[in-house]
Amino acid sequence: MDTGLNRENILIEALPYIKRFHGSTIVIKFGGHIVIDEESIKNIIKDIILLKYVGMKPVIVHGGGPEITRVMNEMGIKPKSVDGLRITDEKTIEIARMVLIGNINTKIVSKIEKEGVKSIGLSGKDGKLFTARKKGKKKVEIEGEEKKIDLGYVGEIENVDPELIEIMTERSYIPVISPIAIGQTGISLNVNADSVAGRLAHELNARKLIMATNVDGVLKDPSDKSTLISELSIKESKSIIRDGTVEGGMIPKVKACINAVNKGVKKAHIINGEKNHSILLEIFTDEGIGTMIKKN
Ligand SMILES: Nc1ncnc2c1ncn2[C@@H]1O[C@H](COP(=O)(O)OP(=O)(O)O)[C@@H](O)[C@H]1O
Ligand SMILES: CC(=O)N[C@@H](CCC(=O)OP(=O)(O)O)C(=O)O
Repeated sequence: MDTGLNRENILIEALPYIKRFHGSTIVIKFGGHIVIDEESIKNIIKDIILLKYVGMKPVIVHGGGPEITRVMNEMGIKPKSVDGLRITDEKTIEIARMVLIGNINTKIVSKIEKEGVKSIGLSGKDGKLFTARKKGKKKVEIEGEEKKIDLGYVGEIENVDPELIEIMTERSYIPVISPIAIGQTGISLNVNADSVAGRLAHELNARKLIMATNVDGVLKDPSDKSTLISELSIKESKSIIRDGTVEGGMIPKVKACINAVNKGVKKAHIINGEKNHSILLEIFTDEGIGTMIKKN
């Protein structure tokens, strides 16, 4: 148990970070496993509200991959993905919209509001927050043969207009953003939530990007928890994608961190959002947790 002195030390250790980050925008991405776990989401929202009260401007981007997959299975549609990106046909984009905007987003917003803080739910389609173009075909190797696969209604962010978010954070709202973008003809496009978080962090000149997921960070060996890599440069991050150390959903996450840091976000972190108060530990303690990605 903490003695009184330990508690004092914790507060004193937090002070320089509170000063440093006062007024800063912090983009936090909730992974799809976190958003369906009541306990994790409750804890993480408490942390974010504390950030707000000490003067930071948190912006939330959420995923929802596992829930989209569950609904697809229920409807008899076989989920498929390439390098962490879901192949999205006409029915799937409807499911993605329903799950992400209709369900997950509204739930997060109402949980924040319940804590007495103003929040607003947005997607790329609101105020043209972010537009996207259809992603080109992806090269994949199937049984030794290279094939090109059309991902369907999957978008790649083209343009971001951060004004709406800036107005909202100035007025003390916590914006909660779904990764559905608007395409050229007004169609909806499914964008990976990590890419949305990375791009918004850059466009909002965020001080930090935090990816809250269901593992402790990037692992050298994904089956062994003790192999956490606590720090990565951009060069090292690129090399662990190339050599296959990271797979599946971790690929867009590391890529989004690389892009954000390349564009001026000082630090990006991949942390375990299932652990109690992981965001506070990351921001307010000297050691931090998870994997930190920075320029050099
Ligand atoms: N090297 C790695 N280190 C950690 N996790 C990895 C690695 N390679 C692949 N993964 C997988 O990536 C997953 C996280 O991505 P994803 O499931 O998309 O999370 P989220 O829903 O939070 O975005 C982990 O649960 C793990 O299975
Ligand atoms: C194109 C694409 O893959 N879109 C994602 C959007 C949700 C997401 O990114 O959720 P996670 O954070 O749980 O991964 C999907 O359909 O699953």
